[in-house]
Amino acid sequence: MTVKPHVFVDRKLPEPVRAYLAEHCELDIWEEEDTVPRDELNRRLADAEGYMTSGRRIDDGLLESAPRLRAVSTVSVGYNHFDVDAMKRRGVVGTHTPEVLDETVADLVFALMLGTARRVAELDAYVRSGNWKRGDGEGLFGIDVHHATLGIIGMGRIGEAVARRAALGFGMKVQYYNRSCKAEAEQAYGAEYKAMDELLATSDFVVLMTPLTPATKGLIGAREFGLMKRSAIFVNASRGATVDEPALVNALRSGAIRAAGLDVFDKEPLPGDHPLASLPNTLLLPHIGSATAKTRDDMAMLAAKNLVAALRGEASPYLVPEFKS
Ligand SMILES: NC(=O)C1=CN([C@@H]2O[C@H](COP(=O)(O)OP(=O)(O)OC[C@H]3O[C@@H](n4cnc5c(N)ncnc54)[C@H](O)[C@@H]3O)[C@@H](O)[C@H]2O)C=CC1
Ligand SMILES: O=C(O)C(=O)CO
Repeated sequence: MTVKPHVFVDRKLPEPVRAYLAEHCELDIWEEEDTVPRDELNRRLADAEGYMTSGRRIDDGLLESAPRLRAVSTVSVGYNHFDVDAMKRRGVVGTHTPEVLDETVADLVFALMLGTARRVAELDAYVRSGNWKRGDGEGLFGIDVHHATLGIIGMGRIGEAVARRAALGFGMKVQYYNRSCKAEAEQAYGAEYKAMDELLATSDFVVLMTPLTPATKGLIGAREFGLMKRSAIFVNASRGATVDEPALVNALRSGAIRAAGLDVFDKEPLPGDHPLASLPNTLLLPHIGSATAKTRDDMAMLAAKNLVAALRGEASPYLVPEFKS
């Protein structure tokens, strides 16, 4: 009889995912709503060979308390919480969940674009407050999304799903900046590659969709906001740290850009007294890009399968790129 690997999961699972893992592993799940405290995590990882998490930082400190660990599966496509070098030094591999969430996150990016352009949250508050007493004067006007120019920084899987909606659904002109040219997106959506400064200066909407890496940390700051049109709307659904947040606050306050739609922040949860929360020209969401019930279930199942495959040493397309030989 083969011994099942011991696996720890740090949040509740949909039943089919729990059943799948229970069939293949000795399963230990943190069932509380609150994040598992660090000392409890250390205790639970002491014997674990596999760990499934949604964003816990995996670094030397954590790995120290998990001497038997062989694989970490994150229920996310972003894996900036992995210290890849530390994991490699200890022979721990990492997996993630690309693809299953692309369309859902692209929908949310569009919600941020439409919501900021047409001031949806602000005007909802206006109606609820009972202040809607006169006609729809120009004080309530927004700007058009359809046929505007969209600049996508980070034309990867999600960026392309945004580009498809923009070009085919909204008749937008799509331009992009990326590490490499995307010939297929150029053909399919008429997307044009631009140098970043040119993209910033000529886009009505700038959408940031890169991973967080040393190269993208603070990618958009005061200089970049200064290059954008004063009428531009900035949308970030990548990671908060890709943007210099104080510079974003200044740009929104000074009118250097029109508005921002944000799903991600440097510090999450965003404190209620953060300057971004006091501005009328921001639309703020609690990092819910992939958060539909179906997509989150699909991500959890994929992460579970990734973990089992990694513990078996199987080659998997869902190993994060740095662990592929
Ligand atoms: N808000 C949310 O809930 C979600 C956020 N995300 C974030 O979105 C990111 C992107 O996801 P995918 O599209 O699946 O990744 P991807 O790897 O398919 O695409 C990222 C693109 O960014 C480009 N890129 C990387 N570094 C760059 C740089 N320095 N300059 C210009 N381009 C650069 C790459 O060439 C690639 O085309 C994730 O890493 C994650 O951080 C992903 C899912 C949900
Ligand atoms: O997948 C990710 O990277 C997220 O941010 C949440 O889905």
